Amino acid sequence: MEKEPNSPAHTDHLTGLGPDDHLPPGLRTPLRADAFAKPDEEKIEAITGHFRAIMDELGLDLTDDSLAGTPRRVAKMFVQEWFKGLNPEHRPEVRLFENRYEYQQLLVERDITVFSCCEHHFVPIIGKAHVAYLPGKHVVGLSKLNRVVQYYARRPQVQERLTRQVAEHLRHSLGTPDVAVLIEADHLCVMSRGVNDTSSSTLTSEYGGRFQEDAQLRAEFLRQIGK
Ligand SMILES: Nc1nc2c(ncn2[C@@H]2O[C@H](COP(=O)(O)OP(=O)(O)OP(=O)(O)O)[C@@H](O)[C@H]2O)c(=O)[nH]1
Ligand SMILES: [Zn+2]
Repeated sequence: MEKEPNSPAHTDHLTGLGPDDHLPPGLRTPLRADAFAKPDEEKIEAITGHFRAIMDELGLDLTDDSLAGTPRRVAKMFVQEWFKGLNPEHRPEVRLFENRYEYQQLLVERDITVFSCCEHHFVPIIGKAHVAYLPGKHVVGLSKLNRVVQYYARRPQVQERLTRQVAEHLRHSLGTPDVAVLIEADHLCVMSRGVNDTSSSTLTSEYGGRFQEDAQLRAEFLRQIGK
């Protein structure tokens, strides 16, 4: 029997929480309310069919042994890799440790790899994120900073939203407003089409708490990331 998308059989898959429920509404990635009604495998099946239709429309021979598997490859890539950050199951838990050593200075995690996707053209955005915070009673497990960047990057994005989502998530998880995020990235939509400019890049930043108030602290962060 065919199941309705919202029937109880699917409730295990529904977390009841959207991927961005912890963010202010304006910062959430625009998603339909029923975005998680369908399990990933069903999404992959459906996208495979849609992508096959696109290739077919381009006149490609889908019986060719090199092309035959492409629709499913692309569908898996979208659901399991490029857009995995749309699924709240992949939201990282940010682990904190007591700051027994009373480390009070700037902590910078720099050159975090960013692979994202332009939501206007669906082509890659490739760059680096630099994240900093001032520890209080707690310090964060370093890799969680990379994971938070990856979670928000792995979606259709604009760079401004990505920057603010990461900053807001860290403010929330670390329990401090003293957070800085700077992202530098190349947009393939600017490089490979349209204006075809391969030398420009885009920098976005967000400064909270003491990073906002203290120009010297901001300058120290920028110096440490080589800006
Ligand atoms: N603000 C912002 N714009 C972006 C980002 N990524 C891509 N864009 C821009 O989104 C815009 C979409 O503009 P449109 O005029 O609707 O699209 P288009 O005709 O393909 O534009 P061109 O790229 O100028 O050819 C383009 O100017 C892109 O450069 C981003 O992260 N932030
Ligand atoms: Zn684009």
